[in-house]
Amino acid sequence: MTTPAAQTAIIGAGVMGETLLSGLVRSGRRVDRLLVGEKRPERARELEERYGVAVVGNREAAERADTVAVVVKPQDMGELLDEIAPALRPGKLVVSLAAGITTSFIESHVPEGVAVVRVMPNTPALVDEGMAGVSPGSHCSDAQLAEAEALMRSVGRVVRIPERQQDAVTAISGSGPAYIFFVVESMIEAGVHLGLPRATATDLVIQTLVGSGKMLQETGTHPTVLREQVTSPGGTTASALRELEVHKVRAAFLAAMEAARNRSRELAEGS
Ligand SMILES: NC(=O)C1=CN([C@@H]2O[C@H](COP(=O)(O)OP(=O)(O)OC[C@H]3O[C@@H](n4cnc5c(N)ncnc54)[C@H](OP(=O)(O)O)[C@@H]3O)[C@@H](O)[C@H]2O)C=CC1
Ligand SMILES: O=C(O)[C@@H]1CCC=N1
Repeated sequence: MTTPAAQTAIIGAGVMGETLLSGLVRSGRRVDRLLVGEKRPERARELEERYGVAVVGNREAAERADTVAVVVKPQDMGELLDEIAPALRPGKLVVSLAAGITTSFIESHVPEGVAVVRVMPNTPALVDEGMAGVSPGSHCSDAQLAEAEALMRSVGRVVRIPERQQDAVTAISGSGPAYIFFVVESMIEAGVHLGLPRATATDLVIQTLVGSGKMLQETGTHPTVLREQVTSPGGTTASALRELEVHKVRAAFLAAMEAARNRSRELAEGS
């Protein structure tokens, strides 16, 4: 009996590549329909053992798959595309998860007729709560765009966005989990300063985050209203919020996300 041809390849199985791979396996994709391209042999062995997936050379992965997800660092993308281009025949689909890299850059490195979709995912995909912004390249069919969306939907939500918004999406939801974890770290440290045991502070902060997230999602109430509901007149929250304003936390978030957006643009230039 012959093994059915693999349909989806993931090239670059670092943090984000493995996150996608694990989600596809969890969502029930057959492992004999998945291939991984990863250059470090010890990493390849680890992935083979963990998922039972075949790890092959990049060129072979691109040759055998209909959909090729490229999940290397933006700086490695040009070299990778040049390596796999000879295996990419018209009709195949390349899905890039790299920050900054434009569909026109990818199209200029692959044969004509290869479809390209640019995606900005995020790491909550690891628990099927990802958020991915998806933009088609210049000659991507509806079916190919739907295939890229299905790939990302296996690990969370998907929104279709014009490609000009990709750098902003990268700054908000791509990098976003890091800002949230930074806030969580800061609140835990504050709890410890206030005399709480670290484990208690950690429990309090995480459940507060989860509860607040659920309120936002389930009530659909605007965050300003939810914040006002917590802020009793002359109370503790008002005192805390005044300090956040004095320390320009709102302005810091704006500056931080502008910096992330600008860095995404720079990555497109190859720096
Ligand atoms: N981490 C995140 O939260 C997010 C990441 N992304 C994007 O995902 C991409 C990967 O990021 P991330 O997973 O964090 O980075 P990692 O460094 O963890 O992963 C990149 C992986 O690609 C491998 N690699 C590099 N060159 C090749 C090659 N030629 N062939 C096969 N494998 C190769 C690397 O191996 P080695 O280490 O040996 O070089 C590494 O395992 C980036 O483009 C990033 O912008 C997008 C959204 C969120
Ligand atoms: O930090 C980065 O460049 C990647 C892209 C978005 C999240 N991580």
